[in-house]
Amino acid sequence: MTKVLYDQDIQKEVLQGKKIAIVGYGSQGHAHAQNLRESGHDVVVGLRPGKSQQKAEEDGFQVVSVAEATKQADVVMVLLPDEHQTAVYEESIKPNLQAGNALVFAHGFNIHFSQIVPPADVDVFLVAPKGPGHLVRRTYEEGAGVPALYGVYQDVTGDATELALAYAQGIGAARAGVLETSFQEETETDLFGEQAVLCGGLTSLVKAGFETLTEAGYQPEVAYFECLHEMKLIVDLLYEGGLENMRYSISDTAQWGDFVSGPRVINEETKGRMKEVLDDIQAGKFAKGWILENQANRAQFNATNAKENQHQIEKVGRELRELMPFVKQPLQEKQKDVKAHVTN
Ligand SMILES: NC(=O)C1=CN([C@@H]2O[C@H](COP(=O)(O)OP(=O)(O)OC[C@H]3O[C@@H](n4cnc5c(N)ncnc54)[C@H](OP(=O)(O)O)[C@@H]3O)[C@@H](O)[C@H]2O)C=CC1
Ligand SMILES: CC[C@](O)(C(C)=O)C(=O)O
Ligand SMILES: [Mg+2]
Ligand SMILES: [Mg+2]
Repeated sequence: MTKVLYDQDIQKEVLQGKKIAIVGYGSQGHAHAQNLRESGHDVVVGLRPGKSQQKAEEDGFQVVSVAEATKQADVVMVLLPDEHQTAVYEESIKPNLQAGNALVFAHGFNIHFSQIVPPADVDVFLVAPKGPGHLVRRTYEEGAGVPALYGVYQDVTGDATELALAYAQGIGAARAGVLETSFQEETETDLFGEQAVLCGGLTSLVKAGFETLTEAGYQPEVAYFECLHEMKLIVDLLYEGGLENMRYSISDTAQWGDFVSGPRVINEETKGRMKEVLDDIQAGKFAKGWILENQANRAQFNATNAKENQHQIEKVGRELRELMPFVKQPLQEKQKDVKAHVTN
């Protein structure tokens, strides 16, 4: 079995006395910056002027330009959207990196697909949390953590592996488990997971279920509770104890339906489609398409996003969640509250 490392296996001293620049203060950025600070590390945040800058300052960070943060830091973690990293790297990070610095990523996309070619005299590694940034923060505050992968692309100081592990520990990942990977493996598995299972697969499954019920004349509210709201409750059981734990809690009728009908929906044909998705990722076809989509000002991305937000499941869900105060406020609503607070 692959060796999974935990807090007691990791020396944090290698990061002591080093300054860490967190470039970007979005989903991952705010979580890394706050967790590392609370783990006793020295953090500076690198940003352009704007809404994230205000938020990071509100959270008590010293915020400087990306160029200045890179100059000040020993370890530079790039937490910008993948599609903006190359331009910011070329303009502000590369000219300010010093020999022996560490250039770090939370996803291998730009190194693996050669969009960023780092200088030969810096360490390059990744620490990739296997979870959304807001949960990296929330679980850390709860005394837990989100697991992470680490991988070294270039080790000029001889310390790259120890630095990666100490960084992973600083964000709370070693409470859950840290394991070694390569940039290739992290990039390809992460893209596959989000496209075929966690995001693309899940939203398509939920919508197909909702549409099947509503098109058959059932109430949209019933379909929403059945196909989306209850998903979280079922997934919590999977998270806590795997398939067996979920099946322990559901009725025998549901478990029999799981066995006989699940494979009618997700079957060898679906796996064949998953294999096609993986092939496109491995061949660089997905990456090329995403880079071109950004060069074309995201016409398809924006149109699809607007259409998705108008789906009936979203409208019904918004109304139903208003009536369930115990359901957590959506993250983008919280962000609006922060912005209102900053402007007032
Ligand atoms: N989201 C996630 O949970 C996960 C992400 N990752 C990886 O982490 C990295 C960061 O992703 P994520 O956290 O989603 O990114 P976000 O989209 O949340 O990052 C947005 C941040 O980047 C800043 N930013 C955007 N463009 C620029 C620019 N040109 N110059 C300076 N700052 C800029 C924004 O500032 P402003 O407010 O000024 O626009 C904001 O602070 C990616 O490599 C991603 O693949 C890995 C695991 C999970
Ligand atoms: C599942 C999506 C993800 O890979 C993540 C949160 O891990 C991402 O890129 O946001
Ligand atoms: Mg991921
Ligand atoms: Mg990802």
